Amino acid sequence: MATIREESDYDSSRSSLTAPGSRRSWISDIGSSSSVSVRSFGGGAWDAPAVSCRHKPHKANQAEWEAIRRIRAAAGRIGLEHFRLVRRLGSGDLGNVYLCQLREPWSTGCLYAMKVVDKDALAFRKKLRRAEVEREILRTLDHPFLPTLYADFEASHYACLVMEFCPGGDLHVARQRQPGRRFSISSARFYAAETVLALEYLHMMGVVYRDLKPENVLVRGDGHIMLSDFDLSLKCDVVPRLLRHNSLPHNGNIAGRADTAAKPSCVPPIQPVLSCLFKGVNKCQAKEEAAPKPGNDGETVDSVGGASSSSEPGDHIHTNPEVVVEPVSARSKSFVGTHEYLAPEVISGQGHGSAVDWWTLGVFMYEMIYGRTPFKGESNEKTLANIIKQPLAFPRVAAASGKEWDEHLRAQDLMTQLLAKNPRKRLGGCTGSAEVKRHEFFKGVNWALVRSVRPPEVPKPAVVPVPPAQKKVVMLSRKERQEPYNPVVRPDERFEYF
Ligand SMILES: Nc1ncnc2c1ncn2[C@@H]1O[C@H](COP(=O)(O)OP(=O)(O)OP(=O)(O)O)[C@@H](O)[C@H]1O
Repeated sequence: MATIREESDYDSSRSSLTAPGSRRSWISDIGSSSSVSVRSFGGGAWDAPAVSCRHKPHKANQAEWEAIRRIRAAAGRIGLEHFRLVRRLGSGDLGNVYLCQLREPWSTGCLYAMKVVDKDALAFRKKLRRAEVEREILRTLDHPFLPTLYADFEASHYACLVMEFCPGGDLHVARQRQPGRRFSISSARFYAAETVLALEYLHMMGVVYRDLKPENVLVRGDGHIMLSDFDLSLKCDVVPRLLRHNSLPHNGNIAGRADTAAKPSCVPPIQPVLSCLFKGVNKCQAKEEAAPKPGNDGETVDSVGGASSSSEPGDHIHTNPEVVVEPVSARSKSFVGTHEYLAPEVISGQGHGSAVDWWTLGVFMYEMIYGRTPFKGESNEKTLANIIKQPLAFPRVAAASGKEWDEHLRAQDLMTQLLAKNPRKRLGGCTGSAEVKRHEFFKGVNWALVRSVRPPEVPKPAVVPVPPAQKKVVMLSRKERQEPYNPVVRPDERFEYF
């Protein structure tokens, strides 16, 4: 399948190649400039020290982590020579991903996924910055549903990222195995809930993921998910804000959310987040239009420990302020994503922020439950036109029981709110994950304990035979590592071990 690859917030050239029906991610800048506040990563050099990836509190007890730590302690560093590549797991636009093991016999049970990117080739294609951004994002992550970066290093002109291996494949493939190629509502709820938590964390870290789709949701050994592929993600500043709650619903459209907003099951009941959803919604929009600055949305939103609320006296009843850490004000004009998953504001080029991830969550849920995406057309152009104009519709479903029918209605209500074409009216678009988590579809989900819930499927443990091909592994000599990249090489001289 051909790929579309164009410019991002980080790339420095433009090119275009379209592929009708492609499900591949792509990136292009259709605006003259991006107004997003892209954080500097210290120059972006590949040899910048990996400080944060050495400290992973929630994975600290893992055998994989301990094995890496032991080798680092003994050798002073970790590099390609410490690994044995077992087989290729997949390929992407940036490079290949290999299943690998450490060479030390005591560590054979530890499996890793190593993403290998050819820096010279990427530099030639002007995509090196994307790979750097992915590495920088991976270095900062520490969450059960996001990749653990165990190590990153260079070997000759290759840059290697050593991550957690997911033996369960991706959710696109997993869906093909389901009856009717659709997940049951309960399975869809499980995967959606874990995805919500991963997106919530990413947003809190100032990362807009921008590429949610079943192909990028991998299934870990324990059956829980791991979002992968961050090369299209946007890194931006996020300013924590204190959201004061307005208690009174006012309009029919938004008030529908009050009916479906469930109280969280794992914390004491709190008021729903209302300031942007009810009476304040129009003011919130007006303020955003006037001054879309991070942390300066005005009205009922304050910076934590910062300026006071500017709401008018008597306008709102403020109770139970809530901290919102969501980069809602980030604005990028890059044309980035996968056709069927693109949000309307990405297509129109008006600038997009974290609300795109809540849109893609809606498309993702739709595909899991109905086996297809909601706006797919005969061509990519038609798909884009449908996303902008076509009203959302749901296929008929044959529910086995009244309870299942109710579940479908709740799922449809959530998808309808996530797939609001106006990002300001979209669930999550204003205050982020809190309002998504509160939806009735997730009623009963104990958010704090999702990682302890039994997953719908648990993959069989990966069996790793010692491949005879290992004897033929070509390791680069020190001299070869120093040599400049020569793209005209014989196949057996490339990193390709297979
Ligand atoms: N941790 C992992 N465990 C198992 N398989 C993985 C892992 N990471 C990646 N893969 C496999 O490798 C493939 C390519 O990985 P990835 O999508 O990260 O590369 P990419 O070059 O960024 O791709 P893209 O073109 O989608 O941007 C994936 O489709 C997946 O099948």
